[in-house]
Amino acid sequence: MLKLADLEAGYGESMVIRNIDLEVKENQVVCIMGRNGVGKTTLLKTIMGIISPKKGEVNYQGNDITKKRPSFRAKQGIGYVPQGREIFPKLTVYENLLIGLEAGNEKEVNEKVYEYFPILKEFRNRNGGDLSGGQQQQLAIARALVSNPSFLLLDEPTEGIQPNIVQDIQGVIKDIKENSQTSMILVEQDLEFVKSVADYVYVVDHGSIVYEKAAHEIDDEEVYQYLSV
Ligand SMILES: Nc1ncnc2c1ncn2[C@@H]1O[C@H](COP(=O)(O)OP(=O)(O)OP(=O)(O)O)[C@@H](O)[C@H]1O
Repeated sequence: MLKLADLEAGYGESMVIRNIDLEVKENQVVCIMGRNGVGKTTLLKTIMGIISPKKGEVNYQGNDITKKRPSFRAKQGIGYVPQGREIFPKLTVYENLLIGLEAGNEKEVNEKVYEYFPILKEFRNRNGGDLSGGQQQQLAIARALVSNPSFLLLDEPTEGIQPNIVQDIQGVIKDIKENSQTSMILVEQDLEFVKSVADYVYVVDHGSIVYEKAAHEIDDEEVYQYLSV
């Protein structure tokens, strides 16, 4: 469904990711792990088209989309939940969700997002900036889900969030995996969480993939050696 071949990207002259070959099959959850600053966010931004690669190909559903704009990718069904949420603080919860609709192909907010995150219905007229960090993260996920994406990119959705909301988010990811056709790339640091949702895992170090395995074959010690500082 998504294939990256020999991808290389960075900022200005400095290349942050190199030699990235990665594949996500239909209905798979693929997790990307790695220490801070190794290039995980840069990789997701390159998949979304926010950063143009210096080399290599991004292929989505059999089409080369390497040179396509982020808006084109969103219309093709790729949803993005950026690190740090990037919700609009002066817009209401509902208006933030409408922006998600704008990016995709749907006309109305899918009721499913309120089932996943009931607090967003209750707070729909509040400004995004007045929500707690965890609620903002739920809003960022909901904003990507309103347009029924066929592919979801999630950049550390549980980072710095209280445990009960982490559980809610974990539940939503599992539900999407079990009950929809949506494929996902999830950047996540917690190996137990990763093993509970992932089909396949890649570990990135210094901008390249240093370890990859089916989730059920993972050797924790091997992964931890790349995560410890
Ligand atoms: N806009 C930018 N301009 C220049 N360098 C950047 C920019 N964004 C990130 N970098 C650098 O690129 C490298 C990789 O950053 P990136 O955010 O992709 O890592 P990461 O693995 O996602 O880390 P984290 O888990 O901390 O988010 C870092 O050295 C970072 O300083």
